[in-house]
Formats: sequence, C-alpha cells, structure tokens
Amino acid sequence: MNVLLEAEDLDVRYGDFQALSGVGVRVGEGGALALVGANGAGKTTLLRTIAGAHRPARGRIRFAGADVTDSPPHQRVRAGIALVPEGRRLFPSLTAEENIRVGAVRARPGAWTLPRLYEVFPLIARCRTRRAALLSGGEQQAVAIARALASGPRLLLLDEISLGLAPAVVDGLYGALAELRATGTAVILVEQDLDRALAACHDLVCLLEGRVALSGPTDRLPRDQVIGAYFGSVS
Ligand SMILES: Nc1ncnc2c1ncn2[C@@H]1O[C@H](COP(=O)(O)OP(=O)(O)OP(=O)(O)O)[C@@H](O)[C@H]1O
Repeated sequence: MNVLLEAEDLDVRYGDFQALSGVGVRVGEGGALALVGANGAGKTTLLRTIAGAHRPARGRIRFAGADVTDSPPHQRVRAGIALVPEGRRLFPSLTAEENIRVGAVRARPGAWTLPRLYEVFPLIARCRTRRAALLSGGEQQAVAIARALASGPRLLLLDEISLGLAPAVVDGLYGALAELRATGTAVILVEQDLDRALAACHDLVCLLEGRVALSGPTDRLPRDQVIGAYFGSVS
C-alpha cells in the first residue's frame, strides 16, 4: 500500500508545555488508523498538527509525496486533508446544506457532490434546509462529516465523532464511514470507545502523555496490551 501520510518525530508545544514529543504516524492510501489515549494524551493536538493548525517545533509531515510541514491549513485542504473537529464547529445560523457548501469552497476535483452526500447520509437529506443550531447532535455530526467530504479529501481526520451521541446514531455514522472507506478515502479516527476503534481500523497508535506508547496493526495487538498502553501500566 502506498504511503499517503507520514508524520515523523513531531514535537508540538503550547508555550512552555510540550504536548507532543517525537510522535510519528503513517497512513497508507485508503488506510484507517485509530488514534487512542487518555484525556490530554495529545490526540487532538496531533490531528490539528496534521491539518496545519499547529506548527511543530520539530519533525516533518509528508502528504501524498510532498512535504507539507510548512503549508498553511487551506493548502492542506487543497492537497486532500480534511478535519472534522471535536465539537463539530458548524455555523449555527446557516442551514445544514449551507454548512456543507462552505466545505466545498476549496474542493478538489472529484469531491463529493450534494446528491452523493445525501445518498450516504439520508438523515442530512431530511434536514438540509434546517439551521444547524436546530439539528440534533447526530444530525450535526453527520453535517460536520459531510462538510469535510465536500472538499474531496484523500485523508479524513475525525476527532471524537461519537461524543455525546446515542449508540444507534453512532452505528449510523460508522456505517457511513465504512462506505467512505470503500471509496478509497483514508481516515485517522480519534475514538474513546476502544472496541469501536479496533473494529473500524487496521492500525492503531496509542498516545500517552504526548508520546507514542504503542502502535501496530489492530489484528496483532491484544486488547489488554492496548489498555495497558492507554493507562501507562505495564502489561
Ligand atoms: N491551546 C492550548 N494551550 C495550552 N495547552 C493546551 C492547549 N490545547 C491543549 N493543551 C494541552 O495539551 C495536552 C494535549 O491536549 P489534547 O487536547 O491534544 O489531548 P487529547 O488527547 O485530544 O485529549 P481529550 O481526549 O481530552 O480531547 C493537554 O495536556 C492539554 O491540556
């Protein structure tokens, strides 16, 4: 499998505080990487660094064969990296459809069209003319994912999409993700539910206090070992 994203040896700081130390991740074209770890481990920081919102103090990020370490976020969207941020961050006064159109502003050729998005997310089709502020949590999350897809990403970064949603709604979102994966889009998924993360992804990286505590293919990592790395206990 061709390497799509390779982040090497990343250090990221917030002032004097070092949130990531020597972190590396790799995702192949069409691959799926679960990024897990306790609260504050650095998962969101890593996703935001890949998306270009934070500049690493050290390390390199290569995407689709190019060094994007110094590229601003909008250029990374153009290159095919899209972030679905924690908390969704929709424009509350815009409709569902208008929010999705915002994501299409820097669309790459072959980006997902509205009809295709409505086919994969029928729940958005039903609420597309409603303002985002009036949507349920599950509808808002689907709109946030659809907005990212409207840019035509080759790599989708998903930050805790299950947070605060009913299990049945989360099942629906994961079903849509499986369809997305079938189209060849790679994903990095931050997910608190370890079993969901392991089931949805081939590879896993576990962060502990800003460092990679464990990484490898999900089918070769015993669950106990992942839990040990998650909590920093020796397994
Ligand atoms: N803007 C910021 N300024 C200072 N410190 C920050 C900032 N954002 C995050 N941090 C710190 O960096 C560390 C990593 O935070 P991050 O949000 O990346 O972790 P996380 O693994 O995504 O956690 P969670 O699961 O709670 O979202 C934490 O100690 C956090 O307090």
